[in-house]
Amino acid sequence: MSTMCALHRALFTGRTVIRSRTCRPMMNNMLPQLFSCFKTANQRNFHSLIRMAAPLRSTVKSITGQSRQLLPGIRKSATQASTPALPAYTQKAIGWWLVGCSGMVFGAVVLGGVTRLTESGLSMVDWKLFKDMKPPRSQEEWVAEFERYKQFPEYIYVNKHNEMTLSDFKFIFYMEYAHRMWGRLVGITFLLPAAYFLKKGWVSKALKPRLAIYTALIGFQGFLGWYMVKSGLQEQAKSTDVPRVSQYRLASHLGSAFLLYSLFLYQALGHLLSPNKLPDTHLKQFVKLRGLSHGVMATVFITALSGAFVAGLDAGLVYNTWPKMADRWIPSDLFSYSPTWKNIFENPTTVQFNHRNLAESTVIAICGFWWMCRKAPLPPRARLACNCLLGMAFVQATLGISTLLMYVPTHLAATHQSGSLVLLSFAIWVAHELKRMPK
Ligand code: HEM
Repeated sequence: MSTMCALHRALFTGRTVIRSRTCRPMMNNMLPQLFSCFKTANQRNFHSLIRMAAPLRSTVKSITGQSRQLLPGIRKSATQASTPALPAYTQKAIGWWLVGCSGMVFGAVVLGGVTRLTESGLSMVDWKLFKDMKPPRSQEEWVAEFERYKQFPEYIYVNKHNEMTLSDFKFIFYMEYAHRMWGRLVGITFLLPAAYFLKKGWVSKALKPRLAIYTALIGFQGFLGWYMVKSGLQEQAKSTDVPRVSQYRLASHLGSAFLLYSLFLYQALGHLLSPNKLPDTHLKQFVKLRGLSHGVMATVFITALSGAFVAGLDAGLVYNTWPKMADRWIPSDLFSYSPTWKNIFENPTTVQFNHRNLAESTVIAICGFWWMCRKAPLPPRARLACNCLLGMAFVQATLGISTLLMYVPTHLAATHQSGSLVLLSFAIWVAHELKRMPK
């Protein structure tokens, strides 16, 4: 038995050990005392060691209160215990900051959706990190900006015929401007506190490389946004086509935002939620549920990506009936494009068909998962997360069907888009609650 292990046993008798983040710093502070305790007890007499460590144990209990959780099994290694301790409040601060970052990404997704739905996304015809930050201010500047917009396909093929006025242009410009500025704000909300926390030494060793990944993802997100807009500013294959951004790029932009959101949220929950107290007796069942919760998370993510293709191709307008597509379960033009694989990403009928079927399968999978969870002795918080997931799956499907039946009105489509993030959040929460299950 390693020295650390013996010390742990001394402090927390039997098979129970305190593993929460709150306790670790205190454990480390008390190590010198524990070592002397250990020496006095002369290693062989383990029971007297336990006796001597008892006062320390009650100190830990009184400091941490009842909030920390007890987990079965001693899993903490000597190396883990010897890493420098971070006070609990620093981890809470980091947790809330990450919640804030995920909230900002959520806001960016909603704003991006509304920008697309109001057909405002192609109003700013270039991209400069700093110059973009000031909108036109004088009448001359607005006129010049409008003249520049008039050179691009969206005006030439659509808005010219709609007799767009300068004030119409100002509306779509401000929508896109707000989305771009929000994107910059996400960067600032992440980077400034990150620099502060790093300087203060509050960031754990494990979190440091993740912060680097988040930074890269935020930058990549901005790049993808511009790359997507660029595709809508080019001439379309046929001059009669309505100018729109590439559905591939839209799906990448949305997918990368969803990924960033998920990473922030998962990490935040890790910092804020204390581990669950779980029964030791249903080990296999919990491991299985944990695996399934990841499956549910992935299914929701893939369904959302398929939704981005529907949005990118305006495929929500091709068949506006449910459950059948027109009067058929399988529409006749499902594979009308050649080669066949193109239908999956480019044929609006197939894209809508896939999204419907993926969404319905996701709802069924969530129902099955919920049923399995119902039979397991889950702690109350994990059960609440499961119930929320199930409820939201039905809300989201209802929103999707209503969006379809009502020919994609902006408010419903935007709510459906936000709903997908809420559903994903519940899936992440469930997976997080099950994370603490013993393997
Ligand atoms: C698990 C359930 C579902 C999820 C996670 C989901 C997710 C999404 C996402 C992320 C979008 C893209 C929104 C955008 O970028 O603006 C979308 C679009 C869409 N979804 Fe769903 N969806 C689900 C269920 C459904 C169902 C059941 C239907 C209808 C049968 C449906 C119909 C649509 C339509 C018509 C659009 C296009 C809206 C637009 O053009 O903005 N969805 N969905």
